[in-house]
Amino acid sequence: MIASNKLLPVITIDKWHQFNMFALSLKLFATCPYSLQISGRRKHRHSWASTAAYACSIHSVDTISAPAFIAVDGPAACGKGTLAKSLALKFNLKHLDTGLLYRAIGYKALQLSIPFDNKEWLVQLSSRLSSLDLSEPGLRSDDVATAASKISIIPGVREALNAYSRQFSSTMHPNSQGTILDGRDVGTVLCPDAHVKLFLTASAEVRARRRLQELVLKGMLKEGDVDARDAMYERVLEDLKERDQRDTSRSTAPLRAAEDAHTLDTTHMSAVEVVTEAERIVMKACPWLKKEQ
Ligand SMILES: Nc1ncnc2c1ncn2[C@@H]1O[C@H](COP(=O)(O)OP(=O)(O)O)[C@@H](O)[C@H]1O
Ligand SMILES: Nc1ccn([C@@H]2O[C@H](COP(=O)(O)OP(=O)(O)O)[C@@H](O)[C@H]2O)c(=O)n1
Repeated sequence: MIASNKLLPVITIDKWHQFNMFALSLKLFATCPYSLQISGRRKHRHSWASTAAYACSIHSVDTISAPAFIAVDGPAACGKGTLAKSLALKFNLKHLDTGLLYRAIGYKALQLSIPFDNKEWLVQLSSRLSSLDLSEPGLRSDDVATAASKISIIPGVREALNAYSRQFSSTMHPNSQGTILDGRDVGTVLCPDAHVKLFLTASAEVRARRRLQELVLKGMLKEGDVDARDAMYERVLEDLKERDQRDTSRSTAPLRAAEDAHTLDTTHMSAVEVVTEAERIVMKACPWLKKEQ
């Protein structure tokens, strides 16, 4: 589980303020929603007056950065990645598509002809995952998605990949206001105390059409070739349904909405409408976040 300070965002201050700040923080708690965390970096003792001035300045001048954590989950092609990337840009959040981690291991398993039931090897591969593995161009194919889904049922693989996600989330990025992860179990397992949990859905038919349109845009399918299009649609739809079934029925971290998630059915929503609604939810839950654009 990734720790996020749900109730009170944290700011870090000097250890030497400890005594003064204890009393002062009681005062601040009454007027501002930020908690104070003590750390040791500076070596000077500060007077009550300077401490109060410092505290007033951080209270009134908007210099507090509060790490927000946003979880986006849902089935294949519901629009998780599109939404997460857009929110990451808007609020300057670090973004990780956790599906890519599973795809990277699925891809390696296919390349190295490792059977999907060889748990030992797959767990080893997972514990050695590096960020370079995530830029492999072949990760987006449907075969790799199916492989990812098959290896994702192995608890040891999930543990190793969760460790990667936690490491990503705890790494500081300059000016970042927090983290957004998208996947299947972010709100339920990886960060059950995320500030905002968004669960996207859409009918399987609409999701299959979205994937088909991607293939047209990539030049892998001709728009006018109706027969090829229909045959591909049926295949994509079948793959999606099969993957949904596997992802929702596995015993470890199955795909499901967290009880406190905001569910958005995107079947009849444009990508812009989804972002607008999600942004409203985020701003309500994390009013301290500043919009970058
Ligand atoms: N609300 C939407 N309406 C129509 N198309 C969408 C919507 N959201 C995303 N898309 C498109 O659907 C495809 C799948 O979206 P993506 O964000 O990759 O889904 P996921 O990350 O859930 O697999 C992409 O081509 C994307 O541009
Ligand atoms: N947090 C996650 C993310 C992905 N996965 C698995 O990885 C597969 C590929 O995930 P993905 O997010 O890249 O798939 P799409 O939604 O992009 O089609 C999923 O079908 C899941 O089986 C998972 O189990 N847990």
